[in-house]
Amino acid sequence: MQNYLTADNLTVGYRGKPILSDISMNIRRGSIVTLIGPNGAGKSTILKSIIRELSPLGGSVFLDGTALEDYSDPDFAKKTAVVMTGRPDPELMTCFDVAAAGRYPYTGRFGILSKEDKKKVMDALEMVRCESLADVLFQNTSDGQKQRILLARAICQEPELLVLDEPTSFLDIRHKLELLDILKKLVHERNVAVLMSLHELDLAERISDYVLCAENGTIGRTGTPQEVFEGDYIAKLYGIEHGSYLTSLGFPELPRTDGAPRFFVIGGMGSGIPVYHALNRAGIPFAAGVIHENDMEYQTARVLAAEVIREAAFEPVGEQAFLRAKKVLESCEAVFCPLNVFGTMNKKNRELLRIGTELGKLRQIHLDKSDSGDILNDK
Ligand SMILES: Nc1ncnc2c1ncn2[C@@H]1O[C@H](COP(=O)(O)OP(=O)(O)OP(=O)(O)O)[C@@H](O)[C@H]1O
Repeated sequence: MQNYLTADNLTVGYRGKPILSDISMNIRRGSIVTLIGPNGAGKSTILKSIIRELSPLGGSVFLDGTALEDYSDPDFAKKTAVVMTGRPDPELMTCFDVAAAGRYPYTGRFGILSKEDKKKVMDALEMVRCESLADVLFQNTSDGQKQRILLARAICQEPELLVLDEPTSFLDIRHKLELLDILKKLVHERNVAVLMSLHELDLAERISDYVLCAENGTIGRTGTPQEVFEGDYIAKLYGIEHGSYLTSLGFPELPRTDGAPRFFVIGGMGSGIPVYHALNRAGIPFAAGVIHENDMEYQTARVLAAEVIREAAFEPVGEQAFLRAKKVLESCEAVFCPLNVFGTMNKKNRELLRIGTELGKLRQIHLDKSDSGDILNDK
């Protein structure tokens, strides 16, 4: 398949001053390419240069085989639609009118909509689930609704390339997923090429065919989500020093509470995750074990617990791990055991539970911390 958009050795910036240089990218039709990177890294500047809002300071960009600068405005508008972060504030325009503006490359000088144009506008409004807002003034809609109307305007343009700057930022979780689903449909059903910036890394990882990272004045790592999100690159890209980003799980964690462990958590199979979060919220250092390295909660325990006693994947909990866990458990004030399934692999954890009980340290935990601030339930 041929590249639809090609940027080669591109330099972008403002008033002759480069922000990013040496940018190369290829986007095929029917694919989604996502730009990620920290605030101020230059994602919007790249997008503005691709949509001709900014003139590149160097290099070249070709769209469907023609240099960007060789397009007339109407021809460019038939190829490319944009949803940028700035909100237009058209007075007295209904949502229908705003979406219908997407038909302007096709409607001639007077902008008169044919019956077919009107149907396309209503179809686009329906696609973004805003048909009921057709007659509502655009200025009287919420930020999330405005975002969806602007997407409808872009859809009306019937673009081959759709450029979006942080399209999910004003949307609630349901509408974030719906928007990404619409992009997927445009890609699969209309063979659109999508180039966008996203702050939600978990979503970027799920929706993108290819990811580009804006980093230190250029494009850093590029590749499939699997390639880009591997290892601790993302934490470095964003300079995460307070907290962690669990790449494999696609979510961030707050910084751990430092100090010698006061509580011991016998978890496993994900049962410990809410307990780790509750203890960390309450500022209580804790130890966790014995957790298998392939357990779904191992990564969370690793970044939140003061100590994790671990066992290799698929191996029964061994003597060494057990003895270490026992020692740490005995030094703790209290023991929690959210786990209630014990099998061959973790039968030593049942032994830890027995020891904790005999020592009189076993406690229930209030996950919804009570008003008194007491996370323990001694009753
Ligand atoms: N109009 C402008 N004139 C001069 N510099 C600008 C202009 N707009 C942005 N910049 C600068 O360009 C750099 C990149 O900004 P840009 O908006 O492209 O970053 P971004 O990666 O999109 O950031 P964010 O994630 O915060 O939206 C920043 O240092 C910013 O201050």
